[in-house]
Amino acid sequence: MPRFTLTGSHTSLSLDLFADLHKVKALLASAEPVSGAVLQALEDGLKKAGADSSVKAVMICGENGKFSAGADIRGFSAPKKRGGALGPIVSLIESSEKPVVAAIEGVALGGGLEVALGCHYRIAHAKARMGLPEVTLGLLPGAEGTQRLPRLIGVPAALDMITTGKHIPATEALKLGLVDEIVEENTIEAAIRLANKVIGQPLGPRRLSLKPVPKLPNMEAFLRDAAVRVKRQARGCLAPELCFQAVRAATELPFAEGLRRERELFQVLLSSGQARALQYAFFAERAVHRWATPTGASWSSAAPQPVRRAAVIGLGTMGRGIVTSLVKANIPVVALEQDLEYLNKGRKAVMLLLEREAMKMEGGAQTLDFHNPARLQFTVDFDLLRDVDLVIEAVFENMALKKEIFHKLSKICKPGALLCTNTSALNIDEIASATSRPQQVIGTHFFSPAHVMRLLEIIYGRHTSPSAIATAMQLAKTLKKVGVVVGNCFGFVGNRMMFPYVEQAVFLLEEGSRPEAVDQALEDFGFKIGPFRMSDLAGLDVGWRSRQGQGLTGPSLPAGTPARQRHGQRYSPLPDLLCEHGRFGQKNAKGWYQYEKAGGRTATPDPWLHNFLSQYRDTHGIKTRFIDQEEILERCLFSLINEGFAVLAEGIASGPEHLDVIYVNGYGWPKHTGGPMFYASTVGLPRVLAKLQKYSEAHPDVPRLRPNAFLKKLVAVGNPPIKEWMSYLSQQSAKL
Ligand SMILES: CCCCCCCCCCCCC[C@H](O)CC(=O)SCCNC(=O)CCNC(=O)[C@H](O)C(C)(C)COP(=O)(O)OP(=O)(O)OC[C@H]1O[C@@H](n2cnc3c(N)ncnc32)[C@H](O)[C@@H]1OP(=O)(O)O
Repeated sequence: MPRFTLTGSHTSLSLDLFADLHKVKALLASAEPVSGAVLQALEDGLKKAGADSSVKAVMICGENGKFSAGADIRGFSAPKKRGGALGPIVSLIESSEKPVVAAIEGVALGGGLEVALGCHYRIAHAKARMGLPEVTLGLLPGAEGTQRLPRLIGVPAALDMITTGKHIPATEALKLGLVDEIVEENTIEAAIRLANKVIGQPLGPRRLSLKPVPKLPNMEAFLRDAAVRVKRQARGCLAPELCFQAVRAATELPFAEGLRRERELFQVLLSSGQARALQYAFFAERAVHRWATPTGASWSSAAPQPVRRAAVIGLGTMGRGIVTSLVKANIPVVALEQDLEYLNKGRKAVMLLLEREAMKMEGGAQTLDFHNPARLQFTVDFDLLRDVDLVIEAVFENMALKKEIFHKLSKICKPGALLCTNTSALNIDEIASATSRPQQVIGTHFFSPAHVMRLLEIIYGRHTSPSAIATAMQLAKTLKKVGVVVGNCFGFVGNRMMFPYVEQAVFLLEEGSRPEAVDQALEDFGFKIGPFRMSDLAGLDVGWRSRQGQGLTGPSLPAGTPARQRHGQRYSPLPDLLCEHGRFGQKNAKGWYQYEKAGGRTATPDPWLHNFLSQYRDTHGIKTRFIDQEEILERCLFSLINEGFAVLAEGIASGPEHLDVIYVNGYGWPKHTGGPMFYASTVGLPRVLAKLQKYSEAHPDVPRLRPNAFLKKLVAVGNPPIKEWMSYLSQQSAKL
């Protein structure tokens, strides 16, 4: 039996024809473009198998335990490299007069799964995963997948897979009828057995293109509701909606016409800016794994230390999420609080989180094993931290307290232990100075809720060792998070860029806007949540405490300080005034909005706030003006981007993709725009610069609107593509 092998676990479908190995290998080695050669090889192989009367059945499998991760994503942005179409090859597989069996190991994703759908039988290893993730790349399954999958597993399940792009485990695939069988042992041998068994059986019923889409009693109503749901969840991203349209076509049109519709919709997406942005985001997320620091330390030479046991100090909101995250990753944890009262409160909350997580996981509570004290221990005794490999301190943002804890840790923990601080802004070097081992101190900025959010900002200090950075990055991977290595400055990357954005949002209120108008503009842009709703969710008192600590408000503010100025720059006391009026956000039902009850989630515009804003403007002689959506977006987004250029110029991050990964994964920035810096590149840097210049002239007392020198330089050299930006930083200004 000839065997077609889809090799190249990630990058492309390729093929070895075992009967003619040398010839096909040579073709692959010289092939340009590779995908075209792969398709050709598949076609040749199938035709050869069809013509050879000694061949009774065909099996398609992968190499090195992986079926296929689909089309080469890089090929989509390089028109010259686009090979022939995969769809006709899938049709060719299906029309084979000899049974074709797919043996799925590892992953079958995108074009890989579409190939499997063309096969007459599919057998999968129990650990395999399958999916059509094209939607996450701004595309739709363009090799006939939108038409075959609904015919195989029905419209609701197909729609779910295609519009979300989720990967499903083999067990679920079996339940859905996506695969015929799953095996624990050798998948290829099992596929060969199955192929031998089905030789001679009629293939008509196995050809998905000939099957009708299973009917639903209420198909119209189902599709109407699904359309609304998909649109709502897409938040401005085109691909989910077009995926939906392609699946709807399968329910309305004969197979061949459905395919034409799929192709049309695929072309619309392929040429859209969103697909380019999402594919950039895919590679950016992988690029940040290859970290480097100004001193030349990098991912390629630094080795992580093993983390067999960890400790978390502080069981407030962040600490609870971090403990949950560690337990989910199977790392034994010691959870420490200052006294029994806080410990018991923290323990209850952690247990609740873990129970909820266990419910969501396959296998339930046993998989997490969090009732076992060897896996999760609660204590008030610092001595139990003696032999952990890593400690994450997650107490509240107070430098003196953090230093006290690190001083203690430095005395108690074993010499090799990594000492991490979960801080969103504080100076890592100052914290490290309280220890005798600053090389082992590192910032790990988790995002709330810490067991859910994917981002982990990893901040190295002046003395942090390469191995400490590698260990923190390895930890991020183990926790299934995206670690991004950044330098030490106030607010690091994420919050530092957030300050000007929030500042502009509040200035807009002073000048005449309302929280709901600002939030709406930014949510329409694609943010998950606007700045005021976010501020209410996080609690206004958090920022208030921080500003008090910085001497910007509160009793330490020198008498006679002008209300709307600090250090000669414009300052808005609005958030402070709200706190002084006891408005802390959702927690007490009043903030920038009003809520149905304390802890309520439904934000309603508040007439009290509108009135308060009018009085405030009268008091300070500010003439209210109408502010349109364009100005809201430009002032908030471009000031954030401007700070991003400052971050790059100072060498705080080693490239724009770092900033973009941080914003997409930690701050709800819409992924289909690529992230703030990629978005700036698509708007065009000359336009960003011109707008910043305009707003800066109108608001000379706002330094963060003044265009950054690096942005100006990039415009002066002709607006180069984003991948070339860093090459324009002079050696002296770039620390990286
Ligand atoms: C088949 C011939 C195609 C001809 C092209 C002609 C186009 C016109 C015809 C349209 C036909 C449409 C066909 C189809 O519908 C479209 C697709 O198939 S789109 C691709 C869909 N697949 C995916 O989205 C899978 C993406 N990959 C992953 O999810 C993960 O990488 C993984 C496979 C689950 C593995 O995860 P990990 O083990 O964690 O490893 P990494 O993620 O770090 O990846 C390692 C390395 O591989 C690179 N890579 C992975 N997948 C692809 C890919 N599909 N194309 C290119 N490169 C890929 C990844 O970037 C990493 O490399 P690095 O960036 O670190 O250098």
